[in-house]
Amino acid sequence: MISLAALGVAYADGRRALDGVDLSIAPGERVALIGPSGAGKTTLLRVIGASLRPTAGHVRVDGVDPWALSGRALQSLRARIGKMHQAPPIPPRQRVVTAVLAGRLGQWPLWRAMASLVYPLDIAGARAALEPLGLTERLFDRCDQLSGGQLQRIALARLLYQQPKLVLADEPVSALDPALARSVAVALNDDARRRGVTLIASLHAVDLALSEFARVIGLRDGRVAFDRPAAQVGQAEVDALYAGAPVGDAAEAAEPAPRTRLTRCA
Ligand SMILES: Nc1ncnc2c1ncn2[C@@H]1O[C@H](COP(=O)(O)OP(=O)(O)OP(=O)(O)O)[C@@H](O)[C@H]1O
Repeated sequence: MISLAALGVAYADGRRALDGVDLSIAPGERVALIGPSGAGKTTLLRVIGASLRPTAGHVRVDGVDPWALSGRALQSLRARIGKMHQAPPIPPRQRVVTAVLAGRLGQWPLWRAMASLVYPLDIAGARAALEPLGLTERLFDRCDQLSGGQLQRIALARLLYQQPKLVLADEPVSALDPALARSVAVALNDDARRRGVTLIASLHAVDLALSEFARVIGLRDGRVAFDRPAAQVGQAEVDALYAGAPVGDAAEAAEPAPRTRLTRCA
């Protein structure tokens, strides 16, 4: 269970990125975060991922306050969280196989992690993770020989290999063409559904948020503008969220959005 109460984040320069956020996300939920640029989506994912300490309110991840844990326990919590970023932090000279196997470095004893960096110990496992993404033939290529979209899929393969209890994906499809974007969103959801784990993803592709995820949270100016099942999110509400207009009961009562009208919002 993830719970946030009166949560706020102000960065060192005083910029308030989150303000008064109350949220509860049950195990196994698949949640999309949408909202305009600067709304606070990345900041929220960093707080839930126990990599950014809130400056106000409370956060609990897997039932515990990460910031009350010992260093070792915090490390162990982080190792159970799988993260996927817009620009995956993969060393350019690393081989694809090593990048995928890095998904389990935090779960392996030190000797095994070090050995795997020198010589990949589970080539079959890496191949299996790449297979559904159509990238097995790139297994021994260097990561700097891949396109941005291929790197994003390597990051997904690493996540699938890690098998984390909580998946946090920050704009996981930003570098992909529409067909690949959908296939990655589907793969993330299928994996989470099959393993019964929680998935939270920020997306500018609103159509994917509505079609692939069960619950959609609209963020704006660091606050929750709406939070409801995807099937109940209306076109007017989405338009209002991005236009800076009030998002309220009127939008809530609107007809469900025709999915074909919703396209990628920058
Ligand atoms: N390290 C930082 N220092 C200062 N301000 C920051 C920092 N990171 C983010 N912010 C600010 O916090 C606010 C929320 O940023 P955040 O990256 O969480 O938004 P976002 O919804 O993920 O945006 P995008 O869709 O553009 O990625 C913005 O006003 C941003 O400028």
